[in-house]
Amino acid sequence: MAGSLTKAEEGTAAAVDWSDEAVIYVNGVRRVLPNGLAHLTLLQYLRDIGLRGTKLGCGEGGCGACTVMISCYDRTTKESQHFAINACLAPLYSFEGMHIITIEGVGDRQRGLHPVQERLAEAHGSQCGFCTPGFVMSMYALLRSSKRPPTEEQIEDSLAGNLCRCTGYRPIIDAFRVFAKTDDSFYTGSPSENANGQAICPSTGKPCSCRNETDVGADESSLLSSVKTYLPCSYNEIDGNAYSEKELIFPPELQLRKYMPLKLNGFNGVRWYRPLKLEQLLHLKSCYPDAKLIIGNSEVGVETKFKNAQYKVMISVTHVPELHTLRVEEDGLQIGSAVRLAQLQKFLKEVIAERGSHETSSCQAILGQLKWFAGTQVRNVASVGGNICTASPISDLNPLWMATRAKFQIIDVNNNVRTTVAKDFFLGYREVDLEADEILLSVILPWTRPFEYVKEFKQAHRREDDIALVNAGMRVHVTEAEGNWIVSDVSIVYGGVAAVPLTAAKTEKFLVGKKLDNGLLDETFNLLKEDIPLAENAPGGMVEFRSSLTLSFFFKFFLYVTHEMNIKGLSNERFDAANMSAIQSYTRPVTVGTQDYELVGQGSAVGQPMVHTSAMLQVLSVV
Ligand SMILES: NC(=O)C1=CN([C@@H]2O[C@H](COP(=O)(O)OP(=O)(O)OC[C@H]3O[C@@H](n4cnc5c(N)ncnc54)[C@H](O)[C@@H]3O)[C@@H](O)[C@H]2O)C=CC1
Ligand SMILES: O=c1[nH]c(=O)c2[nH]c(=O)[nH]c2[nH]1
Repeated sequence: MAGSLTKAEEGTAAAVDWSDEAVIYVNGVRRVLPNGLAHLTLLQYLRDIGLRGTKLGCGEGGCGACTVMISCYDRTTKESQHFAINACLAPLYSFEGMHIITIEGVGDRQRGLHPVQERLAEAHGSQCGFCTPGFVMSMYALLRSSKRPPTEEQIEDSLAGNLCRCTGYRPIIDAFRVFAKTDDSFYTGSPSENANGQAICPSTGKPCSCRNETDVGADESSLLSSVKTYLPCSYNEIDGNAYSEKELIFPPELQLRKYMPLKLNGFNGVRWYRPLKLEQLLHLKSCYPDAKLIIGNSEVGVETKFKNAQYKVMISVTHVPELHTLRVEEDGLQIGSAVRLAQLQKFLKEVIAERGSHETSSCQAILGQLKWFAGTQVRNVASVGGNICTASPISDLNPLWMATRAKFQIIDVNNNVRTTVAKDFFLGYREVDLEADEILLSVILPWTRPFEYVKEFKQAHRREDDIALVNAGMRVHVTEAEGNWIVSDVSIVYGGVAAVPLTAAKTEKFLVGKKLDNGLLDETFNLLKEDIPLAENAPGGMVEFRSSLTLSFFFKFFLYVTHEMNIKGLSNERFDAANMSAIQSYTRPVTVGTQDYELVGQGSAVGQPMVHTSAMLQVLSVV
């Protein structure tokens, strides 16, 4: 039972020498974390030590006001890695051995503004200033983690987890667009000019005066003049280990620091463990069957903060190598349960680039779905296993694991491994096929076969950083029989429509053995309505709309598959051209917005695009 074991008992089988020495660096300053803080989030700690630039907004990882940058050292590649996270959900001890950079570490009154801060202020990208440090930190983390200048699309993606409720996104995105290296002039101090000698704005590409010193009040211009001493641009300096003169470096002590298994305490008897080996983890799980495994804490943090959940024993599995497998195997991919979603995205991109496209249809669907999964800060911490084991009815990935014939490997405290198909894993509302003495070890994602097609679907109130109203994963395999290409195997799984992801079993059965043609559609829609019933009072409401989504997702899938088959000459099904836009993946063009100012040369400030007095303070987050 939790709490009843002695140190000796915990250590016996795994012979663990648990340490309680936790060291982090915050903005270049070494800090030894006292024992007893296991109940604290990183945000609470930062604010307690006086770093109040990082804000508490929603408290559930949804708004980005608490964004900070974490740096850790990868001993394999010998490079430091940087990523933005939400400090509001991050358990403090998770970052032992890492460097945390907050808004105060990016720029300050002594060193001046960082170019990211400078741009935001100059481009009128702050109004009340509350979300501002979060935007700065997301952009800063992107630049620090990019070896090449990011694209405009990457910049916008990196901001998807940051909400602004008063300034408006147009000036914020305009401010940061220059980091996409569309125009060097901003950094070289010599603005480009058009044929008439008018200065061209680097963000809008139109004549303007945004670089005129006269736009900036006297106080601000002195602050800005210190900015000009920065080297041209931080991204030029970035290669993972090299930084510009004024950037905080990764602390050499942490490069050399040996990770220790940790055992720390918190308020009210909370215990926090960080095992370094699978055997240590399994032993802890045998001592404490009710212990919560923690990776990103993006679900557990919400449960403890907003749902009064209390977990006495927490086991952080971020440092257990066996749970971090990312391997290409003969039959498919092996993905460790503690792999973070951002890592999975990167890995899938590499696999898709290297393998034949017919093998990676599932990989492409999962990658496509991850684009719309929460925001960057969440994907940087949330894990594959955390999402599976939470078994949220709106999980974006669980319908896809089911549809792609993925298997889950489960290990018990005696080291026995069993494998179950994803389709059988979800038993009820947030209930999965895991005993108290078991944990999820990894996911096995099979390659797709020739003529096997997989597609992902998600509809939410808005595209980015939102939970699904309905989502789905669909897969079909067609094979040739007597000159016809018929469905030999099909999976249609919907999320957001019931307590667990729902398989459209009757529809699947109906489709097997059929040739995919228009004539099937009416009957398929009727069966889908039976398979996926949404009662009038179904949780989540909007039942008519959600019901119609289940049909329209299938229609899109049908169009997609038959179109692919047409290209390969396997089908000659014809469709109304007006419907074909439905098979194009949604790609949002980069945001373009302009604001024209009439420059009135009457010596008056009225009508001029002046930087407001608080802008410099807001981008430093000292207000
Ligand atoms: N707060 C937010 O804005 C968002 C939260 N989420 C949620 O966050 C989760 C993402 O994962 P994390 O943050 O890493 O989860 P987490 O660290 O909060 O853990 C989630 C649950 O999964 C269990 N778990 C994790 N790995 C396990 C394993 N290997 N074996 C058995 N149980 C395991 C944990 O004990 C816990 O019950 C998703 O479930 C999703 O529902 C997703 C998107 C946004
Ligand atoms: O699978 C998920 N996708 C999300 O985009 C999301 N957002 C959230 O809060 N939980 C989840 N779960």
